[in-house]
Amino acid sequence: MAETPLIGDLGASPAGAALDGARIGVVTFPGTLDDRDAARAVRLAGGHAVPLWHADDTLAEVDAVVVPGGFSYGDYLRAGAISRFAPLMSRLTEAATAGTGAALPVLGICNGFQILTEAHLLPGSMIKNDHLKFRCADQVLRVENTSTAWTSQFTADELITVPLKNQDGQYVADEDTLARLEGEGRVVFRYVGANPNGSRHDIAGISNAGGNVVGLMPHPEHAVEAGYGSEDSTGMRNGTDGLTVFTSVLSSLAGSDAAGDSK
Ligand SMILES: NC(=O)CC[C@H](N)C(=O)O
Repeated sequence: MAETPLIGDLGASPAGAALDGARIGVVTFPGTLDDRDAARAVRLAGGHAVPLWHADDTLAEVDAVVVPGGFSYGDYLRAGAISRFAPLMSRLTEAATAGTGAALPVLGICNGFQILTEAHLLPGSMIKNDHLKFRCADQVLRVENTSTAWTSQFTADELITVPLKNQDGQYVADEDTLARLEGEGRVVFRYVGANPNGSRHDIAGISNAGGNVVGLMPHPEHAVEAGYGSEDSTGMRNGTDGLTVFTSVLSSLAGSDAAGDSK
């Protein structure tokens, strides 16, 4: 499928030709905001961004999918509640729940995370921030699971800083679900410092049981270029912590190709 002007040709990917060729789908719904940044992050990491439209009935043979942030369908009813019924989400759910080894890597960022919980690809729900305000700030996270396709290039318990911007960011789940997530190591990202929204157990991101589906509220796709991102502890604007999410999936895909898996 040809790239649309919205995402467009963003130039050569600088992260290494070895990873070129992996096709990462980036989904756009009416009201999505962050598809362009997600596509740019894919390209900066060394992949090929493939635009996917919510009304499409095909995943266009992508190797992985990013469901980006924004206000799909205006957050009407509940954030993500309408988007989950999009035709593309049916194809995505089939591919994400295919048998072990064949399951499509899927990343939901912010509104994308909300959509994945509404679609029951991830457990729990997102509700209004406990302070009932829209919060936009740099956020420190701990990467607690480095065995997912989207976190394999982080070091264990690595601290990263990426932007957070939402109004419905409070992750809630029943006690059994929380215990299962903790017990199975499926809390992938955890807030460090003050909890920004009241999320249970300071949870910023989780995975499904297979580890191929990950959702997180903060925005790694907004922290992929030096000079633009968050200040580190020395006051430098490093801002590339989020890029590792995207190099991770490309590296995981390259590894599974090497192991002889077919998509
Ligand atoms: N940045 C976003 O994706 C916003 C997500 C969501 N619509 C919220 O405000 O909670």
